[in-house]
Amino acid sequence: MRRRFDVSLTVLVPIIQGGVAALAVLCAEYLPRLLPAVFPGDAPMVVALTAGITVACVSSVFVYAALRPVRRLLATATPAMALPTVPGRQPMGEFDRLERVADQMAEVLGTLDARTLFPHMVGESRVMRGFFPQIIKVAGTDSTVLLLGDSGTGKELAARSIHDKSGRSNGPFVAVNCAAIPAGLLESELFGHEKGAFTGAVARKKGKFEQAAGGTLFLDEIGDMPTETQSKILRALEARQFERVGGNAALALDVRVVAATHRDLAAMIRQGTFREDLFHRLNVFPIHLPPLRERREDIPLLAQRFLEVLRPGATLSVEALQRLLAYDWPGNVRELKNTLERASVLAGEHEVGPQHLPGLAGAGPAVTGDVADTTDLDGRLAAYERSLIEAALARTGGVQSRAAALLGVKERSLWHRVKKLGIAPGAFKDAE
Ligand SMILES: Nc1ncnc2c1ncn2[C@@H]1O[C@H](COP(=O)(O)OP(=O)(O)OP(=O)(O)O)[C@@H](O)[C@H]1O
Repeated sequence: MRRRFDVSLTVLVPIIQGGVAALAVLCAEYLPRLLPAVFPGDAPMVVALTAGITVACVSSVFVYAALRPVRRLLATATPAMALPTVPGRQPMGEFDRLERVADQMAEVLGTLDARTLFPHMVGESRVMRGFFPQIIKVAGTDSTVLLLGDSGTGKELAARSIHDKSGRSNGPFVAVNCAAIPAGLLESELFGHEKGAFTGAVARKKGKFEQAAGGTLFLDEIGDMPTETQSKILRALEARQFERVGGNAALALDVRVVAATHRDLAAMIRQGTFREDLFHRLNVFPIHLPPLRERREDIPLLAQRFLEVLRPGATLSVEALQRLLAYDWPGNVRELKNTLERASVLAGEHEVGPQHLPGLAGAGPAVTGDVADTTDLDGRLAAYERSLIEAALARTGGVQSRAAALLGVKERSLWHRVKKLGIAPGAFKDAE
């Protein structure tokens, strides 16, 4: 079994310094004997001793000074970052703590980065923290992206974010909802048509592929595209050229395609309603956007953002937030946005309360997150407790003393409950 020893930085560093000095002495002692031709007499001993001891002293002072900010960081970060302690194990050593703090700082910086890079996309849940780096990575390339996820999860917003961060951001972003255009018109919408190509084609018209030249073409609801159009899209993507309907001239295809669907394309391929070759052509870089019920931690942030846009300074009551957290959001972020718009109108100048969320009246208390399937009383009570605490923390931007006051409990009691339930108050920092 591997044993671990926790050594303080202030102990370890002087030991290393001492080692360096001792090595200098040894070298000074033995080098003239080992290499008398190179180091005759005692002169090198004095030189090496002096050099070794000087280096050790100077670097001791330097390391001590350099470590001061590290130790200060550890001292402040340890309670603020709620570093976990495992019962029965000895407390973490400084190296462990430093490693944890560095990890958490990287996480926080990643979140800040996402906030700066994607100001319109809200999300700090674990799932969203995994999602932003994917967008950053793929945005810089010209690869085709396939966005998968239920309706209202933010696929179009993600497509726009990819475009904004791409080398094509100065070009146009053109979105086509393939489900909203009648099958007979879709081809001419996408590829354009020549004058007289069909009855009603009174003039030449540019299609979306041409309109998006130099930019990004967002093909939304790609699963709703008729199979004949699928073949034409595939051909255009493979050949990197296309023709207008009724035309012969080949036009160069200069778009980056981002496609999206809420449908199960694999099942559609099995049923023969979606072309497998097109699927592989689009599925170069798939990104999944999970439903809102799987990232409930984002609800307070999203709610606050939407309210802020609707009525700056508007606030949500703890009970209202708790109801938002308990609801399952089949319509995802879009439904949340619409719900808050209605609530904000109903609330007028007042705080948004549960009475302004009539559609959510049936949302049971806090059967949320990983305890959603719990049927026993303790599990249900824990879930209820969690959602109330999360709602209060979201209200106070993660400040536990104020959340405790809101909940009518002592700060210490809240602190214990937060620990017991594994809630991270830091995640609510910007929710206020
Ligand atoms: N992470 C987010 N942050 C802020 N707003 C969001 C977020 N995700 C979605 N929205 C908002 O929710 C609404 C629906 O998003 P969007 O249209 O991108 O979803 P979608 O998945 O493309 O939906 P559909 O499949 O029905 O087209 C939009 O108003 C969008 O601005």
